[in-house]
Amino acid sequence: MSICDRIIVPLDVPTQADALTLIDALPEVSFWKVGLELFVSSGPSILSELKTRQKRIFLDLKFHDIPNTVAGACRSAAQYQVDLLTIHATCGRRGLKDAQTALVETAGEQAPKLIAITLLTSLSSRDLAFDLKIPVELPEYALEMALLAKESGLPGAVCSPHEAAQLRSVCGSEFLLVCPGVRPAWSEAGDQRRAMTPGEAMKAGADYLVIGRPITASEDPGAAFQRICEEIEA
Ligand SMILES: O=c1ccn([C@@H]2O[C@H](COP(=O)(O)O)[C@@H](O)[C@H]2O)c(=O)[nH]1
Repeated sequence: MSICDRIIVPLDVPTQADALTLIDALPEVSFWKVGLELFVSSGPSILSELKTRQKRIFLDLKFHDIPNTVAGACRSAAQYQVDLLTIHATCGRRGLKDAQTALVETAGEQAPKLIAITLLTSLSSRDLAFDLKIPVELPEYALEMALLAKESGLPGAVCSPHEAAQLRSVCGSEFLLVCPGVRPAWSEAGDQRRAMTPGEAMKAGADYLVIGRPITASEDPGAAFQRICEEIEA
């Protein structure tokens, strides 16, 4: 797999037409993320479009509900044959276990990899302590959420690049780490609070990087994508 194949680009656009324009403008992107904005507006038909183009799909719906409900959502999502699917680790042990079991019972070996959000990359240590009232240091909290996911049978987690090295060393080489919150030095951080450059994130142990606006909001998305691939390779 080339470096470029380890970059997942989010389709954070309001309509399916916008998404198709982006997909067709970036033929070199092999892995796309469909998140809440597009899925809520357009439903699952974008997934068929991506399949037709033989793209890998990260369905980032970030399930967060009681065990019975997340298990049902996973059974429904299993039909789409996507590669990655997200759930919040804060669903708790029973929710995570029931979701993972529901996926595997429905889709067997074809089941998407269910990965747990440890702590959104838009949150800072201050947000964790003062707004969420969680009295634990942020790196420790992210690690505990990843371990909860692993103990619950999930194959991986979503974390910021800041926590990737620690999660990699504790959770092991087989545990999938997907990192959003990635910003080339020449791009704006926007709402991301725990960002690192693509090269730093890969070095820290990420398997995949999710990089959106630095590519999709660029005047030349293809050139931005190439520049990022070259920077990681260098
Ligand atoms: O903790 C998380 C979990 C998911 N995301 C998603 O990744 C992309 C990042 O896009 P950028 O434009 O590169 O900021 C976006 O779709 C988020 O929903 C995240 O950022 N952090």
